[in-house]
Amino acid sequence: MDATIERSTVEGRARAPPSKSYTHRAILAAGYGAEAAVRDPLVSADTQATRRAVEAYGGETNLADDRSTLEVSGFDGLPDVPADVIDCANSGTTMRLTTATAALADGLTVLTGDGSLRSRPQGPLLDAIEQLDGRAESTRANGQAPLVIGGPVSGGTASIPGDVSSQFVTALLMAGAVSEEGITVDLETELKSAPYVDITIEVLEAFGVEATETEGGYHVEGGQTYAPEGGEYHVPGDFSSMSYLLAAGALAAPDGLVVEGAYPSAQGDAAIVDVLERMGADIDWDREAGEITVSQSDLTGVEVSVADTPDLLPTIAVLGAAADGTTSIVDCEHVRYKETDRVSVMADSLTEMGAAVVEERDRLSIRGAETDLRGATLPGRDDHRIIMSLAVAGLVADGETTITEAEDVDVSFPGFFDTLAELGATVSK
Ligand SMILES: O=C(O)C1=C[C@@H](OP(=O)(O)O)[C@@H](O)[C@H](O)C1
Ligand SMILES: C=C(OP(=O)(O)O)C(=O)O
Repeated sequence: MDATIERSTVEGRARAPPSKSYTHRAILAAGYGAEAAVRDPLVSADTQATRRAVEAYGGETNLADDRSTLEVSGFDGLPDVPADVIDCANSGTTMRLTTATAALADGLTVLTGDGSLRSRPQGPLLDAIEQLDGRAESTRANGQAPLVIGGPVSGGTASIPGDVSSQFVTALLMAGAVSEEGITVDLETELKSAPYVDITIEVLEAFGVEATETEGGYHVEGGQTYAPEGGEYHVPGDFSSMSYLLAAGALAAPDGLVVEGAYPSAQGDAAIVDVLERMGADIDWDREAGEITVSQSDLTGVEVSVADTPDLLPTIAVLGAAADGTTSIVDCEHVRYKETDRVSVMADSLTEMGAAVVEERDRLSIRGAETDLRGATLPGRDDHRIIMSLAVAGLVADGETTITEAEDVDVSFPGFFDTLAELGATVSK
């Protein structure tokens, strides 16, 4: 599917979808337990992959007709050996989190995914499982999927680098809670994407499981039981998804735009509000009402670290391309290990639209176009965040912006183009 966006304005109210990160964790936490209802789950390609994995390990899941609740009967701490290969599709979270589940099973599990996922790093997690006396192999011996994992591990201490993916820590903590001895994670380097581990600890707590930060990393006791209070867990709204709507408002909503469902949580990506404020946007977050109001503003370039918030890079790059002066996005090397190398893809795409971009390993500098950005035909590269951020750039570009392979927004924000159109943007697909 191609999506074409014309220069247009937006206005009104929109609700971002439920959080992808919280939904993955809630489905898997319910899987580790006996029985739980996940309320307001994100139903998207990535979270469906986690649902499939829970089923492969012996759980059962049932999505209500109105999609408001996912009922999960879990495998209760003891995953089955899957009857087939687990296809994690495009979802790094699914692959990392359920690789650690595989290490608890008494037998072998094979995990694979699409071409993008099979090119992403898994090596540090495989090493960690080996340190815990499990079997963990990359079939091509290159630290990438397909993976073959064998257990059962009973727990222990594993040491991993912190600058590749925080999902390795999340994976070990979630599995460690139902292991015999518990798991201690020692970090060899400073943790990137740290707020995602805070999200994990928050979800675990809601399921009655305790995991703690230590001086050198994290620790979770074994023998714990996943059971949310009242048997149910509510997923909050997704700030990474909100970032596209807020950016659209700051660039193209002369009469303002309200984003609903924006309640405070552990999500680091709520930092988009602060970034927009620093760039000079007229933005206000009513935390009690869960509403963020933003209007079109003249933006100025700023320096932003995305050490904690890698998924905001495409959004901030687009804002920088439409702002006066230079926006420098720093601490971004780990953003190269996503569905695509997003540092490089955003550099290429925004250059194509007329911005002046300098790409370095750990920094992306964007000088806003002297004149307006120009529309272009850009490959979506099967990367949901690239597609959504470029669609927002299209709102303020001269002429038409066409994004190819745009159906991949299904990974995290299935209704994205409909939402843009409902807000008044001229979108055709
Ligand atoms: O745990 C999670 O839910 C996520 C962690 C982050 O990845 P890394 O920890 O690999 O940076 C983030 O980019 C991803 O979209 C979701
Ligand atoms: C990188 C992402 O997710 P994952 O790691 O789960 O593929 C993302 O959603 O931007």
